[in-house]
Amino acid sequence: MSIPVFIDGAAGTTGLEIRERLTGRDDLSLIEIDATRRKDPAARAEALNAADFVILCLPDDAAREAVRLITNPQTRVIDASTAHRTADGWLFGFPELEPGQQAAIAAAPRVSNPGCYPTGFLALVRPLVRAGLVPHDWPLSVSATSGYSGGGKAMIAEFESGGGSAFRPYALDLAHKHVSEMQRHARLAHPPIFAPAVANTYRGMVVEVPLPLHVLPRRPVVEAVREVLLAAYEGSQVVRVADDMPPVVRIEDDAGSDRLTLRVRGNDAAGQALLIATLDNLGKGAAGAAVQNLNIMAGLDPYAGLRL
Ligand SMILES: NC(=O)C1=CN([C@@H]2O[C@H](COP(=O)(O)OP(=O)(O)OC[C@H]3O[C@@H](n4cnc5c(N)ncnc54)[C@H](OP(=O)(O)O)[C@@H]3O)[C@@H](O)[C@H]2O)C=CC1
Ligand SMILES: CC(=O)N[C@@H](CCC(=O)OP(=O)(O)O)C(=O)O
Repeated sequence: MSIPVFIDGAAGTTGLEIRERLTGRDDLSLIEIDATRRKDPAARAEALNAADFVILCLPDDAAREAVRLITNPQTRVIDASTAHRTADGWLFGFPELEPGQQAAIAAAPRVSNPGCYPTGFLALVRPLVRAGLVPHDWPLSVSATSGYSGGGKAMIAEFESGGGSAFRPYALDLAHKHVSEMQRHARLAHPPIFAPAVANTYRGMVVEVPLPLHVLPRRPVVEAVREVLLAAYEGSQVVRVADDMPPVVRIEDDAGSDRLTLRVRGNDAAGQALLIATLDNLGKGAAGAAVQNLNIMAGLDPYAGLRL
């Protein structure tokens, strides 16, 4: 018997990506609503309550409304929006982030998908904080560049009509909506300084965290930092710690995939390291993560339908 799944916001950028990953699977069946009624609360409520699993691919307010529309206690939710990432009663849907996180996701009724930028930042930083290599009150900073599909249909239209830019830093008030999620789930005492930018390419992401090793209390060498990450993600088919030494990384490196690649580069003589994550904002940054969480919650192969 196939498991009924409803994607609320299925016509949006993330929703369409999830549909693509679920197409052809006979263990799941998608509940559809008529396109003309896709924003009608009554039609959505009917679908939301008929599903075993709901994936919300909506703006934050619409995601909160969808949760209010659910009255069926059997309906379990994966929210791709920012609405519930630090909310009580919601589990953070990053199975590789902590020991035991995948088992907790498997049992959770409400799972919040991580944001695209926090996915890169947390994967790089959380194991180092957990291992005590980076003190929890360290003043971290992170810069990151996203493809323009990160801004959904509105930003895609802006860039594809020529209104974008080759490279556009933003959130210059240092109050981007992802900062609290990064601080909370890395378990940091202070918010990281977060400098995001959008580039004139459809999809893909590079996240960079500079780390001055020579002033860290334990003064680790570059390889010691890499070994902590290697141990943290051992056995994962999604999160990989690369052992290559490319002279450059490219925003395209993991675009079109659901992989998350981590690199630790640096210079021991200078006592400096650079932590680098590449991913697809629509892959492990959104749709890939949602499908992985769905698989885990439904007790299926965690990697089914993923682009690895
Ligand atoms: N794009 C990305 O890389 C990532 C996005 N996210 C998050 O995922 C969510 C979806 O983003 P994204 O797919 O990019 O956004 P889009 O704008 O591309 O899609 C959102 C969809 O939701 C629909 N919608 C809006 N309001 C309602 C409503 N009340 N009821 C039903 N449908 C509604 C929109 O309709 P219409 O077609 O009419 O506009 C649209 O189809 C957001 O919260 C976003 O922040 C998370 C990680 C990465
Ligand atoms: C390029 C761009 O604009 N990106 C979006 C983040 C996309 C994303 O992951 O946002 P969610 O938190 O909603 O998941 C932004 O900075 O707001």
